[in-house]
Amino acid sequence: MNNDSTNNDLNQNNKMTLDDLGYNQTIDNYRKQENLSAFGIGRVILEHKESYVIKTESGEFNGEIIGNLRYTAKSRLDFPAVGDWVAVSEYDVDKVLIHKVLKRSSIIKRKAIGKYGDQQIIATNVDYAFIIQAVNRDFNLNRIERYLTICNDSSVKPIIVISKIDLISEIQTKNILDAIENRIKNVPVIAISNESNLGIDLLKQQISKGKTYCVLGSSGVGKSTLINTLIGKVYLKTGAIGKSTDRGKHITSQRELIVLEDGGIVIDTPGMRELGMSEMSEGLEHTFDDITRLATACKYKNCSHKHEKDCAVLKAVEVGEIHKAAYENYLKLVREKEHFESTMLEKRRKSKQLTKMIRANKKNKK
Ligand SMILES: Nc1nc2c(ncn2[C@@H]2O[C@H](COP(=O)(O)OP(=O)(O)OP(=O)(O)O)[C@@H](O)[C@H]2O)c(=O)[nH]1
Ligand SMILES: [Zn+2]
Repeated sequence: MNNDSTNNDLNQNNKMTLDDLGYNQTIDNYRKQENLSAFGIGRVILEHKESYVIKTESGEFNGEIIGNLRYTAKSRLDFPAVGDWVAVSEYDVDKVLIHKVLKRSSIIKRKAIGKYGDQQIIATNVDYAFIIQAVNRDFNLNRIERYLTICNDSSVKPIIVISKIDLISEIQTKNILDAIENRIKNVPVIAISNESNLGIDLLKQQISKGKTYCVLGSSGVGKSTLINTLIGKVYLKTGAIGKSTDRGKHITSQRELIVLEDGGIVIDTPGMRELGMSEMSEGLEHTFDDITRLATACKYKNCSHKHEKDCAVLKAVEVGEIHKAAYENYLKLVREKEHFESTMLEKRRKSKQLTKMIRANKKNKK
């Protein structure tokens, strides 16, 4: 949607303080440490194919990264992402140059799709993630553990949200909540419906001013609808950015980072079909902390927990102390992580070889 009333609302919302955007002491310290006080500062609220929308105290701007930032970037991870704080200078009425991405307090990432050994950022500087699954079709405990691993790897605090409970009976909802509780400990779970508003107040209570919340989940689980429910009006709509060809003026109604009236900051993400593991040792250790704890009692330090004698994990699975399904999911995620790490190493090795070859070539020519 891109009608006039939406745009007016947006423009009225343009003026904000840095605190409204989630600025805090940690960011301020990073800014000083990196000697960036002379620059302006803003937060990336939208990213689309290397074009950015930056929100600063004076409004919203199209952001363009300076050449130096582009050339010194070692990988995709060094480019700005939604949630980032960036050092900027004003360049035009509605344009800023991005000089530097400030150190991130957290990075939610996954394995890049279709690229070997690459990672992709979902959002940065996130405090909490709502992991959303709908009760119909989408509900899957293994996938919840996958999302948890991704959150735990970046010390983003997860909150599991079961959506569309208007589609099932109360008893069915209870069964789902029981199944989660039975397998996943120490993570808050909220059941909601955007349709009947069930659970929405409970969810709102989890949101505090100045904190950043990322909404994660497969396509169609109701992420954008939930954000609209939280805002209380239709705000988010799908549709490409940059509809207008007038480059200076294409700030559109689609945005990914939204500041709620009550002060929470929400980041919407596109629905994710693939959620591949990258380097995520910490995330796995944390998500499967039962296994991690038991593993210290295995006979071998490098126990794979698959066939070893005196494996404490295997024993726990046998006696039902650890869920077989959780154990199997754990092994699968570890396999994925290891595969990612080996492709990453391979990629680095190849690029080193290439550099050597080029150098040798230059020498020969001389
Ligand atoms: N019955 C029911 N339908 C809902 C609920 N919330 C959302 N929907 C519907 O589910 C569909 C998908 O909702 P979206 O909010 O677009 O889902 P999304 O997760 O943002 O999807 P992507 O943008 O593709 O990632 C829409 O047709 C919504 O109307 C709910 O609580 N109950
Ligand atoms: Zn073991």
